[in-house]
Amino acid sequence: MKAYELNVAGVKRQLPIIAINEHIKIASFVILGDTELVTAAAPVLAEKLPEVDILVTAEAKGIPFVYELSKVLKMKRYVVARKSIKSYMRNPLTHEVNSITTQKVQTLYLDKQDVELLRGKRVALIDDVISTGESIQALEKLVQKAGGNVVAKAAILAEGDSAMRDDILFLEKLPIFK
Ligand SMILES: O=P(O)(O)OC[C@H]1O[C@H](OP(=O)(O)OP(=O)(O)O)[C@H](O)[C@@H]1O
Ligand SMILES: Nc1ncnc2[nH]cnc12
Repeated sequence: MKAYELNVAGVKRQLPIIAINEHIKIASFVILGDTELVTAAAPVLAEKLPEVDILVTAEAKGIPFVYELSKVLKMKRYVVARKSIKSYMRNPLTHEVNSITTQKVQTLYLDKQDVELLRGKRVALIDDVISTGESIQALEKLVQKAGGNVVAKAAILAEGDSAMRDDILFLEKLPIFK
């Protein structure tokens, strides 16, 4: 299997190159379980962030990174938007999302308790990778519905054309393959 060598925050990884449709291949970047990479990347991205009150991510792959980043920033809480509704959620806010790796439209859900944590706050949206930008945009809409003020959008990697955006913070670029 072909691989792409990623160097980020002093950590090297061989990412398998995977076809996601007839035209596009991506270098699969999965930080779930990768304590070394998450621990190395969090303090470097923390340095780039402006002053914020709270961090928000969407499940799933953003979760370990936002956890580590919140520890580096000495924040007691962070917020996770879920991709399915759970019986323990009360009056969730919703917004639809469609990422590069997802075959169908999904919905993001924010529990009412989390909505209250975001109202009137300076929010940084955090993800492992930004590609089409659909996921981070959906998260922004959801946070705005909750009354939060998005002051930063950040990820470990910017994939494809997103690396040319000047409204996101990231550590390294990730190419898309034909
Ligand atoms: O900019 P985009 O094109 O939206 O792609 C980026 C999103 O895709 C991945 O999540 P994915 O949808 O694969 O879900 P997962 O984290 O639940 O695996 C990644 O974690 C980002 O959230
Ligand atoms: N390169 C990548 N690997 C895993 N998930 C992704 N989501 C968007 N780009 C991705």
